[in-house]
Amino acid sequence: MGDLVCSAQFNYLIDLPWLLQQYPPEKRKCPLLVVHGDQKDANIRKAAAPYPNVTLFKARLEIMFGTHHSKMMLLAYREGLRVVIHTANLIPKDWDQKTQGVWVSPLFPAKSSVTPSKSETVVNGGKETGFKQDLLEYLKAYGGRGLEEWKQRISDHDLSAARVRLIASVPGAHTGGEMNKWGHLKLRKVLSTCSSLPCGATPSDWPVIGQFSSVGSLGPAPSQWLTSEWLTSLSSSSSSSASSSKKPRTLTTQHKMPPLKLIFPSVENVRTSLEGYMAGGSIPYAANTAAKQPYLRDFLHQWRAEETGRTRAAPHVKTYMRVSPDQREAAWILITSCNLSKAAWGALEKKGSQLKIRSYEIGVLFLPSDQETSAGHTSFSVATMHPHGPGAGSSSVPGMGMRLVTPFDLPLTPYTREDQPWVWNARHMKPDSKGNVWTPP
Ligand SMILES: O=C(O)c1cnc2c(S(=O)(=O)O)cccc2c1O
Repeated sequence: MGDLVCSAQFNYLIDLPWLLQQYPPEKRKCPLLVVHGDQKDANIRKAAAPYPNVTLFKARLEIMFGTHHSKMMLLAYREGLRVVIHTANLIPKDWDQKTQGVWVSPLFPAKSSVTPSKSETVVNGGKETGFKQDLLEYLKAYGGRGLEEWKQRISDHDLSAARVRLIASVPGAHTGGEMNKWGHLKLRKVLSTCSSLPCGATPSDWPVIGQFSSVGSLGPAPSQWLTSEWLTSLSSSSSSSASSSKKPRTLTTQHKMPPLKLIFPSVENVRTSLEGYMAGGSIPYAANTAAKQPYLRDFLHQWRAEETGRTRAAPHVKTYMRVSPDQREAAWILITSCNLSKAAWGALEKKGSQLKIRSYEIGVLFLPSDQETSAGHTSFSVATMHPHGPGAGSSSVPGMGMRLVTPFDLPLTPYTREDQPWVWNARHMKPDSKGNVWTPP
């Protein structure tokens, strides 16, 4: 992977001694910047005291209920720079028996090592995904001066080999030009300009799938946010916006909504997981929140991953994607820290004039048109459980381009009539895979 010089770790839950142990022994004294959101930072400051090479940066969280959810590594090697965007906390149990998601960038060369005449956009002939400028914009949003060194280091490297788009959230009441830079409006902007469904496809027949490990308060009816503002963004595409080009493009343009399918662990999925009910300690859906939105259950599907042998590895990954009616193709897939909450994705306020985001989040969007192997294609072929048929297990479907293995099985498995969504502050008395019951205080 390279000869590490220094690194930065952005995260939520951080076990510092454990983290340092994960670096090769000869690299444990390299400069390490830890970006966290612990406003009462006495604990992490005490933890960092024995390590002179560790610098802490406390992210500002000025809006109530916001958290620093973003999980990212910036790794500076002698040979270049690597960016890792993922979903795991920096604590042992997140890396032991759970299902997580990670994007590891190519090794980005220092600009001085690329012939100066070539501008970044033409290196590798790939279309610019704006990854570098979006990453710099994200770091700039933290404010203060503690990230200057890393902003400079990123500026000094050529990131044009990044074949993903950055979808991030930063806390704030974003208005005007800032609105489309963050959260679900950034995703809406990217999808409506850069993502198209295969020609002939009917957008309202292509479901949106959301998979996550926690849920916020979404309002008393799905039409308040979930199937209106949020689904409008996730079901955007240049094909759908083209159809509505006749109407003035406003933030609240409502095209006909496609089906929405959500994946969230049932009590039974948690009970039978490798960790048993303990897995539920990282699936913090509160019973009182769930009780306010019983409608959510109608959208829910079980966590199932027989294809990858991970059905019992409880999900902490968060993925969102747009699939064809037969679920054999995907128009895009997003791996992100965002759970299903307004705090993470943002909620429009003041008649749609501002987008209120409470937390820091970061994720990467994969578009077929950005991938070399499927540049000419408008969809990924999805390796699925479908028996027979071209997508089942084969390398890639002829004429479809890059093959996508999703973290969960397609087609999806609905909840049974008895299934209930996991909530972490209610009693669950049927013994779990370890013979334990769950009786929170
Ligand atoms: O990965 C994250 O970003 C994240 C965030 N929050 C968590 C909470 S809680 O803050 O909601 O109480 C409780 C347990 C696990 C959590 C977690 O894994």
